Amino acid sequence: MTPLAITLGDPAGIGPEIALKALAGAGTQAGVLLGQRAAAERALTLLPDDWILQEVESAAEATSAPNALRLIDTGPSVAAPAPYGAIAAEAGQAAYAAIRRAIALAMSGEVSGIVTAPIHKEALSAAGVPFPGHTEMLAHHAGGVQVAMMLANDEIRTVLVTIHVALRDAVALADFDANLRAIRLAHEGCLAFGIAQPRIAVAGLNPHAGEGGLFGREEIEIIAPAIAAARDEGMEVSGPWPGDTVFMQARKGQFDVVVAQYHDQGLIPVKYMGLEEGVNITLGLPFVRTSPDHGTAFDIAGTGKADPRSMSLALSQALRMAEARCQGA
Ligand SMILES: NC(=O)c1ccc[n+]([C@@H]2O[C@H](COP(=O)([O-])OP(=O)(O)OC[C@H]3O[C@@H](n4cnc5c(N)ncnc54)[C@H](O)[C@@H]3O)[C@@H](O)[C@H]2O)c1
Ligand SMILES: N[C@H](C(=O)O)[C@H](O)COP(=O)(O)O
Repeated sequence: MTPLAITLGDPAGIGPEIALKALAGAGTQAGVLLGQRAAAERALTLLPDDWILQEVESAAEATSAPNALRLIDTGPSVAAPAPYGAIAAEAGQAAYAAIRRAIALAMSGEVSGIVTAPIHKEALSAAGVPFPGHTEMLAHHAGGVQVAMMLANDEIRTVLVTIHVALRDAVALADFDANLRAIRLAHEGCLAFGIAQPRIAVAGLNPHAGEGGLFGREEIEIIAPAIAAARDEGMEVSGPWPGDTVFMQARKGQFDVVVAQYHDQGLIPVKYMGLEEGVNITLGLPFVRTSPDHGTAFDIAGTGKADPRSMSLALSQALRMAEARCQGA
């Protein structure tokens, strides 16, 4: 079995802890950890059972013992990792180094996909990394492909038209092309989940989807034409639906996926239903990538209280998607 690459995320957050916990829970063959050795060693002390780290040079190297978690040390080499709970450029640098290595391994087929523990965007920025989050850096390093962020739990899925931008910029960026792109990627994403004819709902931007133009014209001038274009391509798309009720309809089973115009419109419904139940999936990449639906949780980092369930779901989702890709290839 080709393992997954599991990046440790920001060493100052809960990423290393949940990465180790999730791999221990899934079985050591499922993946290989990528990150700073000192951060992994510190996280190991938070695990309840008797796990050890086994440093390996490549993902193909076998585990040496049933309780060994494989680690590729992606540096930088330090005497002690960045302190828990604080933004640090060195932590952003370590997080980025692991992700870069994971992308290289995924592109060369040495790993079957990537599962990423959370990074802190301000630490990443302090390290001089020119991307706001994983999604944008993965798209860039995978060759400038068009991607979309999907968050999913057992009851709803959402795909974002715009991601990590200021809300006032999102309004301008949620144009015809961005809407059509998100609809297409939502359609492909659902097909990959085994939904034969995905029912896609597109949320409006304005209150009550613009109320016939009374509260804004984006629905009439931008979103409806993008929906019409997607329908012409054969997709089953409806909307624009009011953003405040469309997720309720999706949860009742009326839609397979909701295309949301901006970050919080799409992510609040998923996260509100429980951080431990959601998974973040990047659509459009040439390899599988999943992540938990929560962040670095600096407030509890180092306490051993981090809940690994979303990370574990991300891991099992990635295993399923990698297997499906393998069978489809
Ligand atoms: N996948 C990712 O890389 C990812 C995802 C979301 C946010 N982030 C980043 O994380 C940083 C912090 O974000 P935030 O504070 O808005 O959200 P957060 O998700 O880190 O924390 C929100 C609240 O949820 C709690 N929480 C989160 N995950 C938990 C877990 N596994 N177990 C127990 N409690 C948990 C935290 O303690 C906190 O109270 C930001 O830089 C953000 O951009 C990264
Ligand atoms: N927007 C995501 C969320 O709130 O869950 C998160 O910031 C992670 O994004 P990346 O996967 O692009 O790092």
